[in-house]
Amino acid sequence: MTGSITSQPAPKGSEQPAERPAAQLSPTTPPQEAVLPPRAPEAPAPGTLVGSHYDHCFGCGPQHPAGLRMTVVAGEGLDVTAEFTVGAGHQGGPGLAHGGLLTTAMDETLGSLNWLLHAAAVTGRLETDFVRPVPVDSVLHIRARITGVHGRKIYSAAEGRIGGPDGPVAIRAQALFIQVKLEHFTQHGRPEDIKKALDDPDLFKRARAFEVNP
Ligand SMILES: CCCCCCCCCC(=O)SCCNC(=O)CCNC(=O)[C@H](O)C(C)(C)COP(=O)(O)OP(=O)(O)OC[C@H]1O[C@@H](n2cnc3c(N)ncnc32)[C@H](O)[C@@H]1OP(=O)(O)O
Repeated sequence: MTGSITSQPAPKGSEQPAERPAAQLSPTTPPQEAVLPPRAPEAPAPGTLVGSHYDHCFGCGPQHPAGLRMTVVAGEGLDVTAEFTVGAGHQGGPGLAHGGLLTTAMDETLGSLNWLLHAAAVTGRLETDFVRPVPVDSVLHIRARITGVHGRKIYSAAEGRIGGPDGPVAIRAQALFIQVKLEHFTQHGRPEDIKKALDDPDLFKRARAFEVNP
């Protein structure tokens, strides 16, 4: 079979989540009944850093040796800004950023929006439009915002510009994040990493905050 997402149910007793048929997957545009909730009381103050959720995260972790080390700043509402400086190690074509890394930068920024709602969530769907090539040494200026919340689903959108925060758009993205419990990580993550993270009060900062204050 080619070109389709299968809908095989997980075998009985399996701990893997069952696959959904493609037709049952939600789009990244919020439905009419979606709402824009207020910022959570725990949300980082406008203008302050959202902060890394996990020190070893490829997108934002300060301890990752080759990660993007992105920093994200909270906006006034349900929005954030971020910057990603494209280095020589991020090339796809000669002198140009790899599209997958640009997508990672968008995913990381969109994911950080969830902290404005104090919601732990993972990417379910991420759509990207690559509008113009991004040369090495460019700074990608990203603005992202939550566009709606419906049940466990958090909808968001972002754009990345080059040549300055108001320069031309190089990439657009829309995403659907699904809220999850701490067990999402403890059940599915590699055991030694989970143990290390849970043993270190600082390593898995945000998830532990939820464990203590569900
Ligand atoms: C401590 C915080 C850490 C934050 C980390 C941020 C890191 C940066 C962001 C990431 O890269 S996260 C890593 C990449 N993402 C994943 O690994 C997620 C893998 N997928 C899963 O674990 C599950 O499929 C998922 C949790 C997303 C959903 O499984 P569930 O069993 O919880 O939900 P369910 O299947 O019942 O679906 C709930 C709703 O979401 C919708 N949905 C689920 N998966 C979808 C999908 N892939 N696309 C579109 N819609 C989706 C689904 O249609 C349904 O809609 P309805 O409520 O209207 O029926």
